Amino acid sequence: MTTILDKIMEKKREEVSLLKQAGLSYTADRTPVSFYDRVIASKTMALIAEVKRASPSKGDINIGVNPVEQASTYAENGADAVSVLTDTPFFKGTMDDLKSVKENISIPVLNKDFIMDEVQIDRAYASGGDIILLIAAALNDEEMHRLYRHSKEYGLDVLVEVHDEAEMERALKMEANIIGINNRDLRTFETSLTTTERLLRSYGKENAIFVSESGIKTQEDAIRLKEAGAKALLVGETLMRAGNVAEAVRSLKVDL
Ligand SMILES: O=C(O)c1ccccc1NCC(=O)[C@H](O)[C@H](O)COP(=O)(O)O
Repeated sequence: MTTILDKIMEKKREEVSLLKQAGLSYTADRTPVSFYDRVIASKTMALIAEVKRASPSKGDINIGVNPVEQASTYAENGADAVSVLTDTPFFKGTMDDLKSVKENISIPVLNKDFIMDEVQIDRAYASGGDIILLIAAALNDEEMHRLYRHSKEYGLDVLVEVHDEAEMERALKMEANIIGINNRDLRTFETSLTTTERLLRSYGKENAIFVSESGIKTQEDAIRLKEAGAKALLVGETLMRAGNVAEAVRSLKVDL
């Protein structure tokens, strides 16, 4: 069965091929801002607040959003990082969203995309990304290691995303220091916070920062995930639909 993740990666392959054909060279000389260091020093659960216009599971979410205003509100109200979805065909985001957000905030910026090739990491670094996402379900071990090493050469943080025990084992084996547990099954869209609870019951003592991702709506959810052992949350839709974004961000910042 072809899943949505397969479709996204297939489309991404075309994008990467065009990117390579264009032969652009991405140059920059910058020191990424560390999300890892910020979480280690934090007395509150860290929040990665996402700029997400649309998604395959929900369609249009907040198509008219001004990414800079949204990200600035996140930063001013205590977010620890901003995630910017830069995939266009499925999420309606752009690399320009990432660049303009980076120019206007000082907290780390996650380039949320479906990375399969070094050229995307070069582009992310040159565009101001501080954190890269590698999705275990979309990459084999050789690809994960290679892309992880390439990101580290730039000093980027890497969020390695897992959804089940086998993927968690792979992330731990490669000594990923930031591991995202996606509560959403990217094959079926089923979303349940019990995914974080189950995986952290088995792996919560391992040496990594665990980020619980997707389906987080309320302060009660945040407290529940903190009690499960997560040190950070990644929240998109709830913040993108909030009537009062500032208040929604503050409500998700809970003490550790
Ligand atoms: O959100 C989706 O529908 C989706 C589908 C397929 C691949 C990835 C997808 N989302 C990316 C994300 O990881 C989420 O944007 C992120 O975790 C925030 O989730 P939420 O708070 O539920 O918007």
